[in-house]
Amino acid sequence: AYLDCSQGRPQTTTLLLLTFIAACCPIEEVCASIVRSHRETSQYRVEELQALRWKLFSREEIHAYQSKSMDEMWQHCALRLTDAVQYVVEFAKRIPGFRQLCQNDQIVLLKNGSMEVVLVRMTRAFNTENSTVFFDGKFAGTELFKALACSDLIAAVFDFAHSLCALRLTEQQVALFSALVLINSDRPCLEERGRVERVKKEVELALSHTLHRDNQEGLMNKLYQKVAILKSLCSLHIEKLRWFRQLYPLTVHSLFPPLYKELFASDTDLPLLGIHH
Ligand SMILES: O=S(=O)(c1ccc(F)cc1)C1(c2ccc(OCc3ccccc3)cc2)CCCC1
Repeated sequence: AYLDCSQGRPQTTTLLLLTFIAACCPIEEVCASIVRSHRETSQYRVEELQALRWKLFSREEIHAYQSKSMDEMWQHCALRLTDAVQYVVEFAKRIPGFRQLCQNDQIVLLKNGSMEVVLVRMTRAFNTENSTVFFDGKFAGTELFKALACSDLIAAVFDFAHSLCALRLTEQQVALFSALVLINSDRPCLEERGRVERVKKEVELALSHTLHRDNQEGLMNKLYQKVAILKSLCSLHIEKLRWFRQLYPLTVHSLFPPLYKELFASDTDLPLLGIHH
């Protein structure tokens, strides 16, 4: 009788259907598995980063980084970024529903979202009191990155870190926000947008469920505003990379990590992402 809509009682049917769907994969389950995946793939634990937050580079060490050639420092950061991206790939593969997406879409989501998740995760390694970020084992200020000759990108990365830290997200909120950033059904060239949309809805529900439980529903739209800033940051990164590549084509071609090149520097396929079934 419940399923019979002829009596015009859609609200009961909808409620029943929603309950049925929830019963398949209770939202707490989705939350728990994303938070667990985040913890297992976060490269550094928050406790470790907290313990190191006042371990700063000496003037001599900063000078050594500043004296590196531009291509050497770019290569160094590209290496660090590629390390971080590999953990994000592992995180993605453990998000419920991600592995069930077609391979093309998994690659599209990682190509467009991995840098964004790296930047979200970076805020865990950021000390807002002295504007330093965890880099090569200690905490560094913007001046350390001078040799990159892209102070606008660095400043934008630091500003973003400050603005996301200001939201004082819990680890669970960082985990769920990272999953939401990754599972973005608006990415270009998705083949099965509808399926990505369904996975995204699950993640959105998990995040809003957690924010409701934390009594912080207001955070949701603030987080969506951060998504817009992430998008512009990543475009700036790609723009700077194109500029750098014109100056040092050989460095990018033969000295940058292959995964970095495939994710950020070309439209080739991504066999290295290791998401083959
Ligand atoms: O520690 S980092 O090397 C770092 C670099 C610049 C910065 F301002 C703050 C941190 C790292 C990172 C690497 C490359 C990034 O953008 C792309 C980029 C920027 C500049 C040069 C090359 C690539 C952003 C972040 C943070 C997370 C993983 C590594």
